[in-house]
Amino acid sequence: MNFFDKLNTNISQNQSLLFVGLDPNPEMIPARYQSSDIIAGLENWLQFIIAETADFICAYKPTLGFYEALGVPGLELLFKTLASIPNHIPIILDAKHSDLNTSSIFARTVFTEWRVDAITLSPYTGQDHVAPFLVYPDQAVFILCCTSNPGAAILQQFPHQKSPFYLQVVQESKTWGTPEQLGLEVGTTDADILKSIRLIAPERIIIARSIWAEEGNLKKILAAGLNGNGDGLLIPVPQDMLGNADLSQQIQLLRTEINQFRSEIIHDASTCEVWLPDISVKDKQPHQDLILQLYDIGCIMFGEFVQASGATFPYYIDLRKIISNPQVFNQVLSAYEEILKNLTFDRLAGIPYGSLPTATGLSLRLHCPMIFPRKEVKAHGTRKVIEGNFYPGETVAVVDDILISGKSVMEGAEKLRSAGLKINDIVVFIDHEQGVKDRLSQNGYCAHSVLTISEIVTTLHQAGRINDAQFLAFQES
Ligand SMILES: O=c1ccn([C@@H]2O[C@H](COP(=O)(O)O)[C@@H](O)[C@H]2O)c(=O)[nH]1
Repeated sequence: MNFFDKLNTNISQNQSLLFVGLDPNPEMIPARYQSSDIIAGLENWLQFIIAETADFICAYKPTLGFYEALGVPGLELLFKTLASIPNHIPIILDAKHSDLNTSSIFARTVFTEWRVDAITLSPYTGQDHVAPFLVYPDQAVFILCCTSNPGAAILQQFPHQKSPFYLQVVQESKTWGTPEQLGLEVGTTDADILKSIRLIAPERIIIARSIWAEEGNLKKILAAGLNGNGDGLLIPVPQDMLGNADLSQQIQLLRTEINQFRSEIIHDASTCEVWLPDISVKDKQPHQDLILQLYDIGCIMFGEFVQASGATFPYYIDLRKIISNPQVFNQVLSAYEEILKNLTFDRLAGIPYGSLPTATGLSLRLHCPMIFPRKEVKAHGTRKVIEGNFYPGETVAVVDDILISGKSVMEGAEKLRSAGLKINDIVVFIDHEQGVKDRLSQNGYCAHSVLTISEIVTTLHQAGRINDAQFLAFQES
């Protein structure tokens, strides 16, 4: 299970957004665990914390620096601590790693040997530093955006409070990884700072830090940092609570307080809208809006992706994810509908597997029966090549997700033709624009697309979702 799913499973199973720092800090060790063997005392304390909290929190966050500071016995303590965390609870290693030279080897060590689920990173060395951590699809990173350290304000607020550097970090790091793989770490007592970050990163998980430095602040912090679904924000258990003998009772009280506020937020949310794209509503452009939303939910990724043909592209489109975002899915269906309403056909066909949900949605919307050609024919049962009922001679409009070479859609369409169906039109969401529409036309198909890949990349670049290097890589491809 990947980090994101593991975290969400724990949030809902334990009904908790709380996480616990597992830090062997000799200065904070409760008197009852102090002993002449400092490591043994710290270990007993950490074991107590895990036993008391595992059912009431969503993640653990050991801070690497505390273990390193204890030398070799400290690292041994780290491994014992990691081993005693129940497998289903995600571990976020708080490393604030920032060294480009060691990023690949460190990523391999922490993710494959130590088997932590996520790590905190400093953004200063940029995307090159973060990329080696993102090649592990089941693990995640949290980018440090701002801290509450007073001395850091001069850097974080630069050049001025209206457009501070920490917001630049948020904007930039959003282009590095999907919301499932890249979250943000925000240390602040100032709800306005958290609010400004949530505004431009509505889809990201935020680890809140330092929120307890000011008393009576919890509601303001929750109001500023929770997303419209009442989650997306991980709250630290206060450090001084971890020394208390009745830790589990205290955590449960805190959890209840947080959950009460969360349910108010969920109750107040009158629509299923998850977030609004950050472009002007005055000049609303549905396609551009949709592109930004697709990017923000991780359907459009940048990096090096090998295609079925063996070619490497600087992007990958995964439209299969839209089914988990009804609001976006609905808009995608509307965009297909705009094209289909001008075409003539008796049935719709989806190309498996990616386009089956879309074709089903369109079939229900347009009140038009649906069929689909099987990808592989079963050796048992009816051994049908085409699922659903149809009459030879009928006209079928084919629906698919993305045209790269056109191979998969043509294979599907040929199966339909072999069964005596007429295929004139193929409607896809994205055209990769390498002359494939012409190739389809030579085979007697008229291809229509909602978006072209260059339209997508240009929109993302203009909206600051991808940087110049990513834009250039696409243009040179
Ligand atoms: O970014 C991508 C690229 C490919 N796919 C999958 O491949 C087919 C289209 O490839 P053809 O070469 O045109 O057969 C598409 O239907 C997807 O299944 C993708 O999802 N994203």
